[in-house]
Amino acid sequence: MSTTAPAPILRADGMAAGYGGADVVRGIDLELSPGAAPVGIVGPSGAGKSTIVRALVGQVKPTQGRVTWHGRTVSRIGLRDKKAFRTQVRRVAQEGIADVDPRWTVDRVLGKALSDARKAGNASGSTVAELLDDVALEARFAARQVGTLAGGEKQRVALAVALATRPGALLLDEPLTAVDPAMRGEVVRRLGESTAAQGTAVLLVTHDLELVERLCPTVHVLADGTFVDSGELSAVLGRAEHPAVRDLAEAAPLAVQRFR
Ligand SMILES: Nc1ncnc2c1ncn2[C@@H]1O[C@H](COP(=O)(O)OP(=O)(O)OP(=O)(O)O)[C@@H](O)[C@H]1O
Repeated sequence: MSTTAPAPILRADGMAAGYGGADVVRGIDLELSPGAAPVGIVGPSGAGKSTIVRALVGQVKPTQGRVTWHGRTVSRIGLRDKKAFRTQVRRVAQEGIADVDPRWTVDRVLGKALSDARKAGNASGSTVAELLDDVALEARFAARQVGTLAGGEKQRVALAVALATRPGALLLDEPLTAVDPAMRGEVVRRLGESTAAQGTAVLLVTHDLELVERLCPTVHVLADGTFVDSGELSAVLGRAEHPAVRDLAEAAPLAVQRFR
C-alpha cells in the first residue's frame, strides 16, 4: 500500500530575499502542506524570520529560488487571484488588528470576516461564538469595541479573523507577544485543535520556545539568514551544534532544562 503526501499549499525552494538589492535570507526551503503538523521558526532578532514570512505572502519578492502557492509563483499571481490568495494564505503579525476601525465591535469585525469568507467561497462554517472560543476569548467580548481591547485581546481577535476564512496556510509572526504566558498556552492549545481540524498548515515565528514546543513538532533555527539546524526542538537544543542554538539555549535556560 502506498500513501501519497498531500501537495504543499505554500512552498519555498532555495529562496533568497531581502531589501534594496541586499539579501537578508538565502537558501530557504520550506513546505506547508494541508494536514501537516505546524512548523516553527526561531532565531535571533534580525536573523530574517519576518522577511521569510513577507516573502511567503508576496510582500517581498525573492531574488533567487521561488515561492509557490499550489505550484504557482506567488510574485506572479495576477489581480484576479490575489483575493483568493489572501483568504487562503493568512498572515497574523504582532500588531494584531491595527487596520480595523476602533469603534467596531468584535462581533462586527468577526461577522464581516465570516461574510467575506462566505463570498470568497471559503467559509469556515464557524459562528462568532466559536471563533471567540477558538482563541480562548469569553463570549462577552463580542460586544466590546475593538479600541477598548487590551493588546493581547486584540492579538487574539486578529487570530480569530484569520481563522474565519479557513485558510489553507496560517503564517503566525509573533502572534501572541501581548498575551500573558499563562493564557498563551491555552490559546495555542485551542489554536492547534482548530487548525488541525480544518487541515490548516501553520507556520509559527516566535522567540518563545515554550510556544514552539507546544505547537510545532518541527522547528527551523534561522541564523544569519539561513536555517542552521532543523528538527524536533528538544533534539536541536540538545545537540546545540551551532552557536546560535547555544545562544538560544542560554537565553531560555529554564525552558531548555525542561526540554532536556
Ligand atoms: N523594510 C526593510 N528595509 C530594509 N531592511 C529591512 C526591512 N525590514 C527588515 N529589514 C532588515 O532585515 C533584517 C531582518 O529583519 P527581520 O524583521 O526579517 O528579522 P527577524 O528575525 O524577524 O527579527 P525580530 O526577531 O527582531 O523580529 C534586519 O537587519 C532588518 O533591519
